Amino acid sequence: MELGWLLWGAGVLLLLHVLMELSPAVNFALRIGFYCLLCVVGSALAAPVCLLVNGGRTVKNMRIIKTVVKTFKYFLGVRFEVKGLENFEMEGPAIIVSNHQSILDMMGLMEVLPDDCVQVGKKELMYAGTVGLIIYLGGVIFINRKSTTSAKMVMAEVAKTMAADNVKVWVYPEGTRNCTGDLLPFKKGAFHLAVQAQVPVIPVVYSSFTTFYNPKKNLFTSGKIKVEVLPAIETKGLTSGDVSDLTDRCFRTMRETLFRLSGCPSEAKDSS
Ligand SMILES: CCCCC/C=C\C/C=C\CCCCCCCC(=O)SCCNC(=O)CCNC(=O)[C@H](O)C(C)(C)COP(=O)(O)OP(=O)(O)OC[C@H]1O[C@@H](n2cnc3c(N)ncnc32)[C@H](O)[C@@H]1OP(=O)(O)O
Ligand SMILES: CCCCCCCC/C=C\CCCCCCCC(=O)OC[C@@H](O)COP(=O)(O)O
Repeated sequence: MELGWLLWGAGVLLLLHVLMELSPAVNFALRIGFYCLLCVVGSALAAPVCLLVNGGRTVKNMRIIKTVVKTFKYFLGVRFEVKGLENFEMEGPAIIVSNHQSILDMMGLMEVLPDDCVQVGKKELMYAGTVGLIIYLGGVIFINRKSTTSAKMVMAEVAKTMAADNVKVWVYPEGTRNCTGDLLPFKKGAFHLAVQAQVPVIPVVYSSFTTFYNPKKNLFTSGKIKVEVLPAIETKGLTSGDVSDLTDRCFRTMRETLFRLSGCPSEAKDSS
């Protein structure tokens, strides 16, 4: 009986392997499905640990979440090469901004996440089952992207409290996922927040995933992601009138870094 089950299991695995080899769509679906499964199961395991160790919703849970998510890269064959981590070695609050390519970014986020750092996320993530629960427990700041007024109010509240709470806030200024190898124009929320709280902005750039991950082409293989934490940009003395310039400056610096890390020919910059 047990041998029968073993043979069935081996047969199913062999079939999946053959299908993955033959069909890029099956390969993509299985690999991304496996990542989602890791997220769901990892969250289900981490949530009780967070509750037992830290008692509820707190940024301290991010350490536990980080420990779990940092193992995912070994299952998926994703490698990271990180530079500039010393730029996080500053005391006190800051706004961290980074490019956002995919749900796979959670691995890159946790690879470098400093202590006491929460992310700004769309409120819909709260309802993503166990993943939503773990995101809630990690203290993520939820915003309604469809209502600028409501998102601005949430961010104004964060600006008032982040210094006292001594937290860093991680924002994806593109406001959505974008896996084109370039950046979308930046939304201004992160930069208003930095100016209102008078805290530095630290840009973090991840190289383009397009050589190993591209949902449009059903491409998902193993691959290397280069990450660079850039020097902080001070905002002391800046006012709301400076937000557009600050946004542009970060955008230009991050775009240049993205192309450099991705080994993009210079024509790519000019043609977009
Ligand atoms: C253990 C296993 C675990 C398994 C799971 C693994 C890990 C999970 C655990 C934890 C990690 C969680 C990570 C969650 C990541 C979530 C990622 C996302 O959800 S990205 C999407 C959500 N984020 C954002 O949208 C942030 C970026 N957006 C903005 O900042 C926007 O500006 C906005 C505040 C949302 C407003 O949107 P809008 O489209 O209206 O933007 P504009 O920039 O065009 O602004 C319009 C207008 O308003 C002015 N403005 C904007 N913000 C402010 C402000 N705060 N104060 C004052 N004024 C503001 C802006 O200047 C514009 O005016 P003007 O044109 O005159 O300049
Ligand atoms: C009972 C409900 C069950 C729902 C189950 C959902 C299961 C989801 C399982 C795995 C998903 C892993 C997601 C990891 C977290 C990803 C965070 C993220 O990257 O969100 C995307 C968001 O930044 C921008 O969204 P859009 O690009 O604008 O869209």
